[in-house]
Amino acid sequence: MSDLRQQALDYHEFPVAGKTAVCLTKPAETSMDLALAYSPGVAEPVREIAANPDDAYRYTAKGNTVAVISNGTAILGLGNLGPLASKPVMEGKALLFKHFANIDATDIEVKHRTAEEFINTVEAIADTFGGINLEDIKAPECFEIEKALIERCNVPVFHDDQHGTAIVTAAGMINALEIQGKEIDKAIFVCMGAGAAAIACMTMLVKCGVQRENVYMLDRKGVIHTRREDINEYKALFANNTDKRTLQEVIKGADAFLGLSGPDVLAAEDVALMADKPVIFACSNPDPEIRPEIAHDVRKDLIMGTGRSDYPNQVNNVLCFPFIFRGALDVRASRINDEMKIAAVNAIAALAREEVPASVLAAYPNVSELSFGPDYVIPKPMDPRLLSNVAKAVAQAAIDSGVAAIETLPDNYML
Ligand SMILES: NC(=O)C1=CN([C@@H]2O[C@H](COP(=O)(O)OP(=O)(O)OC[C@H]3O[C@@H](n4cnc5c(N)ncnc54)[C@H](OP(=O)(O)O)[C@@H]3O)[C@@H](O)[C@H]2O)C=CC1
Ligand SMILES: CC(=O)C(=O)O
Ligand SMILES: [Mg+2]
Repeated sequence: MSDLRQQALDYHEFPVAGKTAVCLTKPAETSMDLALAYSPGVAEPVREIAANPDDAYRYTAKGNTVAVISNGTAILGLGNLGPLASKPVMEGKALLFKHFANIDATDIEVKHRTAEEFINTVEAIADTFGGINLEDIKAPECFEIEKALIERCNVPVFHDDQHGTAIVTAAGMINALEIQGKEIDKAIFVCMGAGAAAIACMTMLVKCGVQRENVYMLDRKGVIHTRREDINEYKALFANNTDKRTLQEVIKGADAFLGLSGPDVLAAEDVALMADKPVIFACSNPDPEIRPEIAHDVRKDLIMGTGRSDYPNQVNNVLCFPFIFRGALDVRASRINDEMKIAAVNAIAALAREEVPASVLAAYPNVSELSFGPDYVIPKPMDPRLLSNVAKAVAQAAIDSGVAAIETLPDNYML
């Protein structure tokens, strides 16, 4: 562990500090290059954009950029450590945007007092970018912030911890339940956590067929039930009319456990109480709600996923955000709507059922085989087909649902 700690610190420090830099897409070698790039030539696109703001997509990088914006109030599962401490994660998201979807992402960490101040700050800079990816903003403020920004901004605004996580979780859960022989509308769910990711994941799973009365959601005070008076309006959506109050009471006979809370909150004894052939997605980062080796020790019939790269079944929003933004940017979608989100769920779930190319296996030297089954319910982040399949499905859904400014798929989607 300490070895990984030092390796991670060295990775971030050397050979240059941080993980991203700006690169140029036009020559800047000669005086003529400078006359075009800067004064006097730059005045020409300025005039065009002033006359027609849409020309920003033609003459600037706007259309291929995303701002990754955080206030550091829910950094992974590490908590509220402030905006500056969130910078490595936001740079990390920018790295993933670039590597997986060739999107130029800029990390922005915002210090603010009120939610309104944060909203105003983001609204004021939103037109600079092709899209806004909100990241690691805690509940319940994240809901109010995202809603206001969707209303006020002209570009897609997407809170990744809500919707990216929900899309990937739903895709993996649909596949895992099927492998376990469970019907989604009959499965009993325990969701540990009642914040940004948990509320969005369970909302998406309800759209996919889970029955609301079959969901037991817990926060730090235990089961969220209809007689609790200390819950906000978002938790209230999942208040269960039940006499059960503790994790041990609700986990007994549960088919699926979804962890979006914090480390080590699920014990081996709890796992032993679950129904036959259970599914556990312990998605808290970096440390899951239970370690896979502990869970597998008590249940041989288990399908297990985590948010991490170093175990099978990585249930992590990296499988979604680069590709949903690629699709949205390519057809210049004004928003990321439910149709686009459902298209992403289906594309990710379907990809896990396809044969895995050798190039993907080669990226995982410790894995000898990958085929649809308990250890492979969801595609690997390194799978290049995520880009083509998910972005295309999302772009098509944007066109079909009437939110795309460009109504034909780009040529490269037709290959
Ligand atoms: N794998 C993935 O792709 C993703 C994983 N996550 C993980 O999900 C977790 C939550 O993130 P997010 O929703 O953004 O954060 P929020 O701050 O919005 O929500 C955190 C929630 O977890 C609950 N919680 C925290 N600790 C415990 C505990 N010990 N027992 C019970 N409940 C607890 C909180 O309870 P209360 O309401 O009582 O404070 C709150 O409801 C993080 O660990 C994060 O890493 C998030 C996004 C993506
Ligand atoms: C993966 C991620 O976004 C998180 O853990 O917050
Ligand atoms: Mg996050």
